[in-house]
Amino acid sequence: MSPPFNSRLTNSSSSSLVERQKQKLPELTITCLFMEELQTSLRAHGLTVSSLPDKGRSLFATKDFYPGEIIISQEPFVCVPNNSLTESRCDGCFSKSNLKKCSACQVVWYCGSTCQKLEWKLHRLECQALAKLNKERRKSVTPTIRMMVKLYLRRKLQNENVIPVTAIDNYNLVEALVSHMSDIDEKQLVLYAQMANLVKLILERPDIDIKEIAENFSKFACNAHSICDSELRPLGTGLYPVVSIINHSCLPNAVLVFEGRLAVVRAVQHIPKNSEVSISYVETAASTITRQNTLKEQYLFTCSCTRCIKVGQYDDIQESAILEGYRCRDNRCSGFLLRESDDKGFVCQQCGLIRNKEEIRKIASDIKALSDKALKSTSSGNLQEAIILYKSIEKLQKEVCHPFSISLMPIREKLLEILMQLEEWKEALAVCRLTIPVYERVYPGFHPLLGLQYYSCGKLEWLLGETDDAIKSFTKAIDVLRITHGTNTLFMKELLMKLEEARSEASFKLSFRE
Ligand SMILES: C[S@@+](CC[C@H](N)C(=O)[O-])C[C@H]1O[C@@H](n2cnc3c(N)ncnc32)[C@H](O)[C@@H]1O
Repeated sequence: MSPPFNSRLTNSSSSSLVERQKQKLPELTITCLFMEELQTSLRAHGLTVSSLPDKGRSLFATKDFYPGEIIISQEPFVCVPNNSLTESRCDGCFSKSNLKKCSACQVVWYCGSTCQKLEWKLHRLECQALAKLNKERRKSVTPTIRMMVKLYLRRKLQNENVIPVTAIDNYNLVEALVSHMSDIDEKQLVLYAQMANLVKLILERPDIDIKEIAENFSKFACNAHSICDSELRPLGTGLYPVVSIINHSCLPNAVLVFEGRLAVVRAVQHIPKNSEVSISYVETAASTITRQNTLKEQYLFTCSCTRCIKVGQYDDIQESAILEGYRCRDNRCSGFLLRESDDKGFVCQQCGLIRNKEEIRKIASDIKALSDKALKSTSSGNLQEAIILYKSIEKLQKEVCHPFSISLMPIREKLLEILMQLEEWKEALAVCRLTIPVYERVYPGFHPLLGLQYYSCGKLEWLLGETDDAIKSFTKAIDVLRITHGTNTLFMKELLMKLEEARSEASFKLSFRE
């Protein structure tokens, strides 16, 4: 397995970069030198950056990568936890336990002195700046504003050689990120300008240009990654300027996961030498139109990957109708429905039965009304009532959605979450099992969400004493997650241990029966 970027590599390049910066070379020369240093460091890991006419910079493999192999890993240039009024996390490790607020700035939380010390060089400056704000202003310091403040403070610390500059950790890489400024609408530009003003005020740096800060906000929007835990729950946001060179594909050959704050990109397919490395920026289990709209809205480009170029072709229409469309009126038929030419209803492409538009509209409106009630019950803590409502919603959804529709999943996930909270394990397992065939179909190959769903299923089966089924589910989870998550993390070690324990339990049961 190829090693991630290591300190030996980064340290060796840092001295030459700093020396060159000190020589006060023209900016363009420095940028080229930084690019050269980056290419050298990437080459050592079987990678190179090339430019493609339709995508801009792209990461290419200069050797073969195999499923599960680490392609690249990187610490963030800056990152912040997604703290809100209702939830806080440690600035160092994003943990939620044993938190103490920084007594000086009253904004940032730490779980202990280790994380506080680790972050101190940067937080010392941030703390001084935040402490000067009045209470009202402090409330407007959102995680995104903080990330921008930290970006400028980290640049300052690197310029002053307080923090080392390396080939993969320097502000030049941030400067090279795409911003799509010319594609942003006026409303968004005004918002970025307002946010930039606040950053300037916090930093007390009249010399920094508002336009530059606004452009950096746009860079965050196109390049920053949501930092998730091993179970893909979002914890924070980070900017990883080398990982950000990787372009999107709706059929990606790599996956990005996080080990703490470290971004790790692993191959999920064989990536032959000279091919482009790609990850998915969006949920791949969606129709082409949905994926393309999301990519256009969030990342400002039109995807032309091998899945997207099929838009409008029969296969793509069929797939979209299954993923987001309706089911046949005949429950025994698995056909998909397309809109009738006179727009009065939907015709099953397998048996020809027609579903009336009004009937579907009525069910959709019932679902909406029930969803509103369920949301209220959940937020008021009436989980028993919420369960009844979500079950009714799921029943109605099954009447309209195709059995393999991804639209069925959010309600089932919600039901699963509440049933687990209520420790209704048997029912939770039944719901979890319902999701598996849909996930298996929409996430072929190695996809973390499929692995995680097998894992949930296995845990419930084991808890309910269904040991043989638990072994099967844990094994399936490991088959997928060892590729997407590797095997070295605590999360994976726990999963591997659970399989071992389940196997011992099964052989004990067998010997007992014998
Ligand atoms: C995170 S950056 C990826 C690196 C980028 N190509 C660069 O030059 O820095 C995201 C941007 O890359 C471009 N991009 C990524 N994937 C693409 C794709 N499949 N097709 C076209 N453009 C893409 C878009 O401009 C997008 O906003």
